[in-house]
Amino acid sequence: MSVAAGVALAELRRAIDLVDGGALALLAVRGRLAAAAGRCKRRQCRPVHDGPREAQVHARAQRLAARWGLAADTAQAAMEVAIVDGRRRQGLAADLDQGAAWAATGTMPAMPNSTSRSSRIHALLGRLPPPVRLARWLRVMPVQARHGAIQRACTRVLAPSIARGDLDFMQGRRLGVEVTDLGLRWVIERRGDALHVDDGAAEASVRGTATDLLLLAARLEDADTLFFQRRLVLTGDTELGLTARNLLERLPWESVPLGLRIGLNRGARLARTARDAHRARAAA
Ligand SMILES: C=C(O[C@@H]1C=C(C(=O)O)C=C[C@H]1O)C(=O)O
Repeated sequence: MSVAAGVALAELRRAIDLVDGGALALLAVRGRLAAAAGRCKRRQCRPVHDGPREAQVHARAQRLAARWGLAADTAQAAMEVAIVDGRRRQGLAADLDQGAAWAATGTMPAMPNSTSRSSRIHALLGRLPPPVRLARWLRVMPVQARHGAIQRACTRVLAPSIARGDLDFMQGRRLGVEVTDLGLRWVIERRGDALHVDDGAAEASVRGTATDLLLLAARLEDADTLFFQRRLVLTGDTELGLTARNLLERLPWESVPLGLRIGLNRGARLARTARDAHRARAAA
């Protein structure tokens, strides 16, 4: 084997190790979330096993597998492993004996009060790796794939604005986004009626943490607050940056695809809760 091929193989294996580590860490978090879901269902006196929900989990996995070029049976098997772990974390045997252990004891497990439940979820999210620890996994994703995903999302969200002429000021202009805690940056340029994403030089850039950029995108915090508190910083051509910011604020939220709105909203809330939990743990 040539030396170069040997080096490339070693680097690929290191990347695979990173992905494996991330997958196992996420499975561990998923198991804890499933356990918390089980406590919620007991509190509501609902059956712990939820067949329709499991079917929904599998159906979503198949849609994602098709989008990402993952074999359907691989996605099926992976989710079955995750769901079996999810059941086990809720006191269900893998063969779904519906929590016979409770019937044997005649007592339901202690019900957490709402404070202890939210504090459990808070503590759980505090165990999530901070975004800066996710950075190296995100950098494993090929740059072209990352830029392609951003380009498709931006084009889909901003297509109505382009059609209305609201983005004419962006013709041939280059606006950068820098996610400081993930070490990610990209530049969006309007070329004709299309948006192009690359990592070249930008005329103006918006810089902030992943959480604050998500909160802005999800409309959970307003731009004035984020910029006033310098949680988001505009660099370079201020006029271009402010024009782009004002456009985003005027963007009719209902024009954003529902799935993306839900994803942004949930992602931003999860990121904010995890950040608060990390801060609480650091202060303790
Ligand atoms: C996690 C839950 O409990 C169980 C485990 C599931 C899973 O691991 O995805 C889905 C449904 C339930 O059978 C839930 O109800 O959401």
